[in-house]
Amino acid sequence: MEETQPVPRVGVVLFVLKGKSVLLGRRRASIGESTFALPGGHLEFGESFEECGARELMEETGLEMGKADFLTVTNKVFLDKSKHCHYVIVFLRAVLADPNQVPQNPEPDKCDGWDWYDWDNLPQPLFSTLDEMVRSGFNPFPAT
Ligand SMILES: CC(C)CCOP(=O)(O)OP(=O)(O)O
Ligand SMILES: [Mg+2]
Ligand SMILES: [Mg+2]
Ligand SMILES: [Mg+2]
Repeated sequence: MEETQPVPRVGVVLFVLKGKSVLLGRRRASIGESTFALPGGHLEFGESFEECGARELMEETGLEMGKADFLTVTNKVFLDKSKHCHYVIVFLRAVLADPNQVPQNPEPDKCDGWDWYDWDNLPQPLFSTLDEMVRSGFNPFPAT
């Protein structure tokens, strides 16, 4: 029987920045298990990128997203698990509605917890797509 190829899916992830730090959490999910990743997830039917980002941020961290703007997009096939998958990932830069809000971890089955990490001293290992962006010199911070 012909193996059916998985359908490409869309993810929306957020660079939530605080000074020179970025919000990262260590994943427990199937893709990128145990790597440090940005908050975000699957685009759901009818959502804008911003609506998806705000929903996923709230679901995953309890944080309320404020203004967000588009940064970049990647297109990647993940072969690191027996379950191959293909994602178009949209990267937004977002600020918090309340910069003093503290991230929670309402999905402990998917993430070890969230913290702020200095962009110049990121934890390892990073989620593969983020790692490739960092190595290529990508800068998520607004031009000063
Ligand atoms: C980032 C990319 C793999 C898209 C899927 O992200 P995710 O596994 O965090 O998805 P959910 O947050 O929607 O469960
Ligand atoms: Mg999610
Ligand atoms: Mg997610
Ligand atoms: Mg989701």
